[in-house]
Amino acid sequence: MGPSDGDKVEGSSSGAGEDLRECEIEGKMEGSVDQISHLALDIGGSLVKLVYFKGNNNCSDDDKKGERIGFSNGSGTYPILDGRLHFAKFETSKINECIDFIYSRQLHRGGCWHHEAPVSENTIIKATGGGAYKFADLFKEKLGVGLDKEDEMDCLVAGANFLLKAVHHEAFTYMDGQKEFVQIDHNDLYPYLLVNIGSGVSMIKVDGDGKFERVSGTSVGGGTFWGLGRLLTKCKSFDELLELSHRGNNRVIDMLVGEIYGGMEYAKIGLSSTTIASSFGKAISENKELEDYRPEDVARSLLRLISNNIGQISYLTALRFGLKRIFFGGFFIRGHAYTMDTISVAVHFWSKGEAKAMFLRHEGFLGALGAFMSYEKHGLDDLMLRLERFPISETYSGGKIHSPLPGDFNDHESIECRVYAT
Ligand SMILES: Nc1ncnc2c1ncn2[C@@H]1O[C@H](COP(=O)(O)OP(=O)(O)OP(=O)(O)O)[C@@H](O)[C@H]1O
Ligand SMILES: CC(C)(CO)[C@@H](O)C(=O)NCCC(=O)O
Repeated sequence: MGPSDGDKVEGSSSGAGEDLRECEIEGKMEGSVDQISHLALDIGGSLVKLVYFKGNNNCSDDDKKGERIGFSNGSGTYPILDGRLHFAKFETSKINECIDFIYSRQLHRGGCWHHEAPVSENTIIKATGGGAYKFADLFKEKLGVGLDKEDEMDCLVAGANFLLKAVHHEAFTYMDGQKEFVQIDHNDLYPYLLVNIGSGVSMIKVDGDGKFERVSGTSVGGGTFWGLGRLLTKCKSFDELLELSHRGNNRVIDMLVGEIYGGMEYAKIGLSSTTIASSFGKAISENKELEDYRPEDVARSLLRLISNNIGQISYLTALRFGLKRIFFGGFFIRGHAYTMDTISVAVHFWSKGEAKAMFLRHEGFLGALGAFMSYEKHGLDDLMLRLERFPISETYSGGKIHSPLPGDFNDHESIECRVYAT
């Protein structure tokens, strides 16, 4: 049983049709930039996420004299580099494309082609996710850099906390096709439940900066949707599967309460006639083969099943720890209306309106952002990188979020902010 199978929600999947997502945040960076490639990676089971800093006039001689300006933090004056944070992603199965991308832009050496010296032996890239272990040798071999491993959960939490505190209009609710941005009160952010829906799902109770516990998880996640969906529909890409689900009708395959109860609801236990009684349940009672179902409907039922299940487990986990706010991240969501709506309805239904599902616009980059920020923690020589933690749009001169607000997250979004080292 589960929440009511309400009317279809229409909406677009942001970024559908594109494998590589690139977007950027404006910023400033200061300190010694010689040894560190200002690039961080989150190499997951399905996708590799990149966050990298690029100076506005990277590499030019002028850059060294003009672009960097003095900044004093009390213990010395450091140069500042204006620039932007860029975001990109690749499929993990195509890790070589990611390495080529890094090489072609020389991201492992700060974006400079004309450095005469070879990549230093000591050059490292901050990396998190399982791939930081799995692909360490490959990065050494192909780029000559080491991967400095950061804990995946640490990075997810650091990335989420940063986004929630520093990026205006980062979190939003989504219900009945309505997107509403949530005003985050910095003094009242914790505790919350972070649900990261990647290939698998991690549920983390967050109590503060660096204070958290991974309290639950489920293997039924984004990888399940994409993997099962690919087998069942023969889709060639994740975006195609999302597109299909957008056009489908899950009632063709899901068994509803009303279909078991002769059109009636089961009011005594709170089930309407349109509640899904059994996901994919109709497929057993009809004399049909997979080919007899439209791939659109299969994709829709599958998306519904996975999203409902995650919504329900999230609610139960939140209930267990008395948490009212649940933030959902991870690339499974992809700003997809139906996914978010299903998760929201599930949380609303099970909590009887007590708990709230919220989504993050930079959903898939939490880990990579956290890894990027960890340069601060492990400052090499005199460089420590830090992202300012204040509402960017209010502090940076002319600061505005360059995104199609209040629409969906866009592949080429740019958010102004300031990045610097102390
Ligand atoms: N272009 C894409 N290709 C493949 N999967 C995609 C794509 N876009 C979104 N997804 C979805 O996002 C999921 C991966 O999300 P994410 O990158 O957050 O996790 P991950 O880091 O790869 O996984 P994990 O953390 O479990 O190792 C996929 O399983 C799939 O459901
Ligand atoms: C194994 C990780 C943490 C890798 O990102 C993720 O895929 C996950 O949380 N999987 C769910 C595992 C479980 O708790 O059942």
